[in-house]
Amino acid sequence: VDLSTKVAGLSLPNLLFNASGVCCQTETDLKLMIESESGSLITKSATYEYREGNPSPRYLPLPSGLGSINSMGLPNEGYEYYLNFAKNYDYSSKKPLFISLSGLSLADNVKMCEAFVAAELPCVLEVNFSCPNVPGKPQLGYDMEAMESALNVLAPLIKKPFGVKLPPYFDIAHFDTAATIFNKFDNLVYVTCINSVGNGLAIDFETESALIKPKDGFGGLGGLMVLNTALANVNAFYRRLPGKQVIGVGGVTSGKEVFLHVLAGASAVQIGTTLKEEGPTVFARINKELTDIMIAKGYKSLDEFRGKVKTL
Ligand SMILES: O=C(O)c1[nH]c(=O)[nH]c(=O)c1Cl
Repeated sequence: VDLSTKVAGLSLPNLLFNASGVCCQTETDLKLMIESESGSLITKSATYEYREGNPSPRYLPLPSGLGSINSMGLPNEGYEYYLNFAKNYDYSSKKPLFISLSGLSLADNVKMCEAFVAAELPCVLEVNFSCPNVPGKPQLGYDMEAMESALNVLAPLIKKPFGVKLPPYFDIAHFDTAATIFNKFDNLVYVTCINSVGNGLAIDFETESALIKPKDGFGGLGGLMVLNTALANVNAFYRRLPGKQVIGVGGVTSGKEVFLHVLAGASAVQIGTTLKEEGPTVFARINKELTDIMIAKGYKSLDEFRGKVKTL
């Protein structure tokens, strides 16, 4: 059974990697990803300057076991740290490297993209339009005009194939509008769907308190509970972006959800909450589970069923 795939023209030995933000903020984290059975890795979204992020507790798995809530606040080492990592990365390692950029302004995104473009590295840039946890900063992914304006500046600047990380959309008109924008940019070759479902609220029954400290307890939701929203966003953009690819993320706890993401159209699949809770051994487990599912169903490669979700 062949779990390999291609994204943005790069070959991934298998389709699994981390969701940006999980197991990817420091070199120690990233080394764990390199040593794991993932097919690639992506760095924590970088801002121009180092950020401490929001006060803790800022991430928790939910008592229900159905997911997680986070309001990290974009903690990261600053973009130069990840630029340096990318300069020292062993690109012969078969595991492609993705770099996530989440500038607090278009000017910051421009400066970071210019630095990466000038370095002429084989890593793939992904612009995060969907961080829901920086107080006072509305996420770009829900401002269609601002997103198009940003792409009008960033796409020509990046020149090479790149991707964007998107928030979940919940209205067909939003899928249509967003896809129309993305189809204007030839080098925007993939979208990653979905980022966390923004601004949920987890309340503890006993203590009658919000679970996390930042933003009165409001934070992005992840894990199994967001699976069906994730599958919808993957399939909506798979149908609307001919010639482009979709990376699926949201709700993956086993090979079964990976299989569903590929049926919905995903070229690669990321793991967030389950990686955070289980650790990098999750990649070996889930690759094996997916292999067993494909054998049981008689599939030899991902291409045989990618995007082939049936309708009634
Ligand atoms: O609070 C965060 O750091 C964060 N948390 C998320 O759930 N998604 C993001 O894109 C980011 Cl940048």
